[in-house]
Amino acid sequence: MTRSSAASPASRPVKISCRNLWKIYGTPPDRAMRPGQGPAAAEFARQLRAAGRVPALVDASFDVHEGEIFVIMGLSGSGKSTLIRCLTRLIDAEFGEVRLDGEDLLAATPKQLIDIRRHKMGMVFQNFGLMPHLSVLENVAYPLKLQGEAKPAREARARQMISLVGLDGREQALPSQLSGGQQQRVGIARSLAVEPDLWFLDEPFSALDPMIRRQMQDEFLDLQRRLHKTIVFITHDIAEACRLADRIAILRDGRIIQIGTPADLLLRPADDYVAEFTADISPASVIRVGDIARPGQEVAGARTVAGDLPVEALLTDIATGTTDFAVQPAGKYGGGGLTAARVLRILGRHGRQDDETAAG
Ligand SMILES: Nc1ncnc2c1ncn2[C@@H]1O[C@H](COP(=O)(O)OP(=O)(O)OP(=O)(O)O)[C@@H](O)[C@H]1O
Repeated sequence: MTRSSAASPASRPVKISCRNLWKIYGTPPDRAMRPGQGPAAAEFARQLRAAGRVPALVDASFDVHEGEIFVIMGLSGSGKSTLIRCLTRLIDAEFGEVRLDGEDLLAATPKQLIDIRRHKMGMVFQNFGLMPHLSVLENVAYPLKLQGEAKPAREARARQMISLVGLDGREQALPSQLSGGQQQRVGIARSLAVEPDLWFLDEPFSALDPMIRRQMQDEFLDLQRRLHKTIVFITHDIAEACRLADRIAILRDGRIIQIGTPADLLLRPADDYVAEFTADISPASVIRVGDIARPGQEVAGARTVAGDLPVEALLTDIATGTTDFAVQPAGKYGGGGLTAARVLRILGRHGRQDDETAAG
C-alpha cells in the first residue's frame, strides 16, 4: 500500500514503529498469553469483550517514516487516543512492541522516558493545553524552562517559534485574549520549541470552526513543508485526513483495517466501511494525476502536467478536448501516460472496490 518512488516518505528510514500492539482496559490479561494474529487476534478480542474487558487496541502494526504525515483516523471510541498514548508510553500496552529510531521504547526506564518526551517528542492537543496565567511568550518558552534552558536563550527561541506561527506582536497576551485559532498556534509554537523529532497532534483543530480549521490545516501544511517533521496526526474527520496525510490508518474497534494513501483509500478501499467513510470525499480533489498515470506509457504530443496536480486540474482541459496527458514525476508522485478517458472512468467509478491500476 505504500509508494515506492525515491522521493516518497516510505523510502526514508522508519522513525517510529509498532508491532502487534494491544491495549486492554479492565482486568489485565495474563502476560504469558499469546494473543495471535489475524483471525486468532480477532477471536482473542471477541473473548476479551465477552469477559467484560475493553480491547481498545487490537494487534496494531505500522511504521511511520521520517518526514511523513501519518494520520490515524477513526470514529469516537475507535482507539485513536489509546494508540497515541501507547506510542508515547503515557500508558503501557499489554502486548506488542514500540520502537523509536530502532530502540525498544517499552524497555525505556521512567527517567529515559521523561527525557525522550522532553527532547524528542512534541505534542499538540485539541484543548490547546495552555497555562492561562502565563503569557504567550511564557507558554511557548515553558518546555525549554523544563529542559533547564537559561531565560535569554529560551525567550529568544520562543520568539522565533511565535514568529513562525504568525503571532508576532502577541508575545505578552494571555491565552484568554486570543481567538481559538490563535491559541492553537501558541500550542503548536510551544510544541515546536524543543525541536521535536516526532510530532504528535491529537485532534488539534477539532475545537475550531470550519473556516478557521481549514486555514489552520493550510498553515500546518505550510509549516511542514519548511520543517519536515515526522508526524502522527489524529483526527475523526476523513476530509481533514485526506487533506493532510501522506498515509492514513483507518481504525475501527481498536483494529487497523487499512493503511494507505488518500488515493488508495478512495480507489481501493479495503471494505465497505472504508468505502462509506470516503463516499463524501471529492475524488477529483484528493487523487493526484501521478496516482493514476500509467508508468512508461508516454504519448507523443500529449499535454504535459505535473504528477502532484489534483486530478480536478485536468477537467477544464478535458472539457475543451485534450485527450492525452504526459505526466511528469513530482515529489512523491510518479509519472507516465494518462488519457482523458481513464480520468473520467476512474472518477466515475470512485468508491467501488475495483483495482483501478488494473483497469484500462
Ligand atoms: N481508562 C479507560 N478505561 C476503560 N476503558 C477505556 C479507558 N479509556 C478508553 N477506554 C475505552 O477504550 C476504547 C477506545 O477509547 P479511545 O479514547 O482510545 O478512543 P478514541 O478513538 O480516541 O475516541 P474519541 O475520538 O472519542 O477521543 C473506547 O471503547 C473507550 O471507552
